[in-house]
Amino acid sequence: MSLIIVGSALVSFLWAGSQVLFLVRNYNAAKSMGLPLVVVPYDPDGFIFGVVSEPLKPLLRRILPASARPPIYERLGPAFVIVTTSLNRFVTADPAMANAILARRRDFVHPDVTTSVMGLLGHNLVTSVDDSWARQRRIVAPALNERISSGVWAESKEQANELVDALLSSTTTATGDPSASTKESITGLRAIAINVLKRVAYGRPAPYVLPSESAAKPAPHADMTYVDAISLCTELLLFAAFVPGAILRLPIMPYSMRRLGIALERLPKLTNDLLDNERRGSGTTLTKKDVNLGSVATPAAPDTIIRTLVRLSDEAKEQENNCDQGNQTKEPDSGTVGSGKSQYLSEDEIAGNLFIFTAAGFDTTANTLGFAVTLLAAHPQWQAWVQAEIDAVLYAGGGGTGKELQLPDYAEAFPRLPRCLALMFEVLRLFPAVTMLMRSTSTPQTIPCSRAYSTSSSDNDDDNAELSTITIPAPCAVYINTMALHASSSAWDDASEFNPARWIQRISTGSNDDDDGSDNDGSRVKAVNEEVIVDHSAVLGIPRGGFLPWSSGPRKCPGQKMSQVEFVAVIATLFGRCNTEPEITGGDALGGGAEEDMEKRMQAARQRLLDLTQDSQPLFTLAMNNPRDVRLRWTPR
Ligand code: HEM
Repeated sequence: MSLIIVGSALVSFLWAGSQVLFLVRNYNAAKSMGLPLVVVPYDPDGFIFGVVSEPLKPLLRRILPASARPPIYERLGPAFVIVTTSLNRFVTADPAMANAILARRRDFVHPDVTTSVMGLLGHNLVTSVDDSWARQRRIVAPALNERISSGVWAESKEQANELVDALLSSTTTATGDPSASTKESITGLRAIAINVLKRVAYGRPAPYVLPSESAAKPAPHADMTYVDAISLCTELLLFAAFVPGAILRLPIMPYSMRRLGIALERLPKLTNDLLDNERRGSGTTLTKKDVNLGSVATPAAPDTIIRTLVRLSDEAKEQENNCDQGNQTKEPDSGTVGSGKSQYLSEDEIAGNLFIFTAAGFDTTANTLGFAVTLLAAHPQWQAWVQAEIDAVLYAGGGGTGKELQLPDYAEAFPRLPRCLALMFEVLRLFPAVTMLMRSTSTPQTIPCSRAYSTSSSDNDDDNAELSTITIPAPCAVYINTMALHASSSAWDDASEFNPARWIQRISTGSNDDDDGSDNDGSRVKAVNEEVIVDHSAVLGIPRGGFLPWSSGPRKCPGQKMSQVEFVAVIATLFGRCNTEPEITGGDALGGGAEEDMEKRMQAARQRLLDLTQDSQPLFTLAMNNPRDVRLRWTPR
């Protein structure tokens, strides 16, 4: 017995000693960077901290005085190092550093954690590096190009119209008021985002159903489609990535976990069936040129992302086989050959990339729509501002009401709705879906800084903007904090203010009329009333690397345009047909008297919505903690 106690004490002592040594080693390495340091004597990515910190979070939030947790960037400046017992974390909200890090994809690679989570169903764009990444990107990015915009627009419009119908018909007021008082607005938007992907990515149209907590659930073992399974994995991604399927399927597990376990078990077969179906169903061959042309529609044009992906990959494989017949160095179906020059995707990579469209495209777009609708309900002046533009587009073709007033097609409508796009930019500025762009280094890297840095806070003076460099010792985890970049008061005027109009510029008639209006970052989107989205670097003076909702550099989001088209179509449909405002609940009464001033209660309800947007945290992407508390009243216009 005493031997066990002595043994355990010795192991604990050795472990604690090793942690101290790691901490000292990391501290010395971090000190050489000359940046402010924060020392945490544990491993924030470790199992023990993960288990202990989660349940303690609400308690710490309550007991710590507000003064003990001021925004760290105010105290330390835009770049600092967190010294830990495992890897040092270099955290930056410096535009020049961010720009340099994102430009160098070979020096700064995605960390292992991203790879394990996103590689759940096979290698893909997000999990790969170097030549493998370049090969996949060449095939995957064209599958998301301008060619799909019309389909995204049409499907988003249809889904949003159905959401409006559902919201307006779910009247709950006893007076028969034709308004819907609902807590399902945010979940309703999530349903749109997944349904658009079902149609555009996988070619599986889905009728709109307003999600409801009380809806009957299928048995855990009931049939599921590929898209059902993939949506479930995306919703519960961390469980899917880290909890073994056999444990998820145990009868004692909660319903959602069991269903997830079944989904994981069935996905390989569901994926094979989907791909077989795709190959059997398509008799025409799409060339790379067709796809790259994007806007050129041909009768053989694919209208889904999966079709493009499979065709481009199969085509590359066929070409290679023709050129390289009999080459025995090829590993069957691996997508790589001995020389490493293959251009096609392996079956595993096709499966992985199909998953990544949902994993990368669903939560990001859904949460951005959720924040936007909540903010418009809290800011009626901005709702009216957006509606003025939508009305100009809707009524351009004549009269009508409700659903009869259809938005024109993508090509006609999208360029005329810059305010809707400005709304998206402003929402993503304040609530970036990806709050931390994570990278890691395995060799020391030198990068430029926007300003001179010093550990002494008195030297942190922006006016003294001499350019210098820092060297990041390796190995190191690198975090670019987009939220802090977007909230920097030295870069943005009234940084904390929600002001979509900051993105709009009036142009004089005749200028830029020859522009094609289809710039991929939306910066040329032009309205009939001669308003355009500003170039944030040139006009707002935001330095390169200062606005990164879709990242930048070679690994920037290939779904950027798709998400913009979807966002604008949904917002224009919802707010073309409806007004929304917060539901006034008992909790919004100020003083509670019967003669309570309605406007004051409405103000309190709006503030409650704003508080809900602030009460958010990055789960998979940034999301409100209590989306069902966003209770909105929708009324037809
Ligand atoms: C509002 C919507 C969206 C936002 C804010 C967003 C944001 C981002 C960001 C910040 C990255 C880079 C992450 C990094 O560098 O670590 C990224 C990558 C990616 N996104 Fe998006 N995204 C959105 C929508 C979409 C959509 C709709 C799709 C596709 C259907 C998509 C597919 C991808 C893919 C495949 C990557 C990986 C690119 C690579 O590593 O080469 N995204 N996205």
